[in-house]
Amino acid sequence: MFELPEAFRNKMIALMGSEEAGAFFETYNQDRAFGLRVNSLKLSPAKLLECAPFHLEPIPFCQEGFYYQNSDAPGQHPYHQAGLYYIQEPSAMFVAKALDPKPGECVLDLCAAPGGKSTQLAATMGNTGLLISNEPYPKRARALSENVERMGLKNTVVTNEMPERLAHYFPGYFDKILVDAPCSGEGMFRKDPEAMHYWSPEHVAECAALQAQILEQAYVMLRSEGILVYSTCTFSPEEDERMIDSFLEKHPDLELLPIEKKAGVSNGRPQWSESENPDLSKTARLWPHRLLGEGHFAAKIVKHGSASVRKQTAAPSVKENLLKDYRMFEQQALQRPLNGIFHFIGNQLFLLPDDCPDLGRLKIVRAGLHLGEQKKNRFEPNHSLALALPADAFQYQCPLVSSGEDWNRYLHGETLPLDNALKGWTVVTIDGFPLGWGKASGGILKNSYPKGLRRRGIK
Ligand SMILES: C[S@@+](CC[C@H](N)C(=O)[O-])C[C@H]1O[C@@H](n2cnc3c(N)ncnc32)[C@H](O)[C@@H]1O
Repeated sequence: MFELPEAFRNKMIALMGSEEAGAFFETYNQDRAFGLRVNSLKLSPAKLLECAPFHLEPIPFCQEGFYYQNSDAPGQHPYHQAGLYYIQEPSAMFVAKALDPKPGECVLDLCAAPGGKSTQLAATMGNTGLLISNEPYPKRARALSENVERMGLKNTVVTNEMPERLAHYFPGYFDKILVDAPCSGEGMFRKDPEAMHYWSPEHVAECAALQAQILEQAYVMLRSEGILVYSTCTFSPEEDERMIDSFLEKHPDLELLPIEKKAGVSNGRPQWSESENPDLSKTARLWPHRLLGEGHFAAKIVKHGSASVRKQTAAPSVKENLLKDYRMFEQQALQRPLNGIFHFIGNQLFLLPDDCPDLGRLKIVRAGLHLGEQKKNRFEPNHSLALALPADAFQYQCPLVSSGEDWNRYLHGETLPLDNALKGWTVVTIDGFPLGWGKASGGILKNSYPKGLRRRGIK
């Protein structure tokens, strides 16, 4: 049994009444549900159901989401390394659905690490338009960038900035913004019991103060008639209904929009706010005693007022003569040339998302698709390129199957035997999905799987 903080227990009884609070506390005696979300950029849910060797049950509020049994460990399967799915807490899948970005839109995910919602947003956008996925903490921004890579995103720029600096660059710029705010994490006590140790009423108040600041910056960056989704994984009204209540009060040009609710998703509770504004019932709450998932809150807001806008210039592409080595690599390794805005950061070459603005002096962790590194007189492809294209985009393939053993050797960094005729950059596939690079020469494939991602120990 979980030892919930006493003050938290009492607060929830006072808010919910003892009967509902009893049902809520009972969930802490039950195991939590585990979820994965299919990466629709690489395969359909039906295709994963057909080929995955584990038992999957649909999550009713997310078409791409499935419950899995923890003992099946899908995180250990090579499909995970190939970016066919993202392991994500089931309730967390609801939030990106509420924002519902469209292909070609310009979207900001302001608090994005480790990237569950960003990778879902990018997939919903069909890898088109522009997603700026931001995280202020450098280590977390790197983890975010790795997930963006694994899921094969091409439309995403990962930034490592405080919201204030982004707001300086992008006033009135975004069609849609997600603020998945840092919060007191009450909804994750079962998933992350550590969160209980730093919980206190004072911590809730600190989180609420930070959230209000972040929301102000999001407001500045939203274009007129743009849509903002604010979400937390906590139950405290101070961070949920009351936060939205005071945000709306401060900005009369904002209007709450209804969020479609089904399969146990509940309305927000206006009676827990200062004003008791009935519109707050349009917000959504996910409760562990009402559905199979942890606690979440989401509010969807449109901004009717005008926004001051800064003129953006499109990012320029580098001159073609600087791409000589890249184009030679491309001829050897890819079926078709890539086009778009090519951009160097140092000697690293990126293909920027369409309509990408000049990124100026922003701290960039990843600028769209990372193609590779310009070395002295040659070009070396990046792991991201292997994961962002379908297998038939490559000239040479080393096809591995998940029922065999070689994929495990590959992920451990070993060389593999190969057809003698192949020479040069070759993509390694698992059941037809790219897994990484190798370099073929003299009947062996030298392993180019990134050292930092290699598996260690028992094969
Ligand atoms: C709830 S988590 C985001 C989870 C993420 N959206 C996902 O789906 O994987 C909140 C994130 O906000 C970041 N954060 C903390 N302070 C912040 C601030 N002042 N501005 C923006 N983000 C902040 C945290 O480091 C954390 O990564």
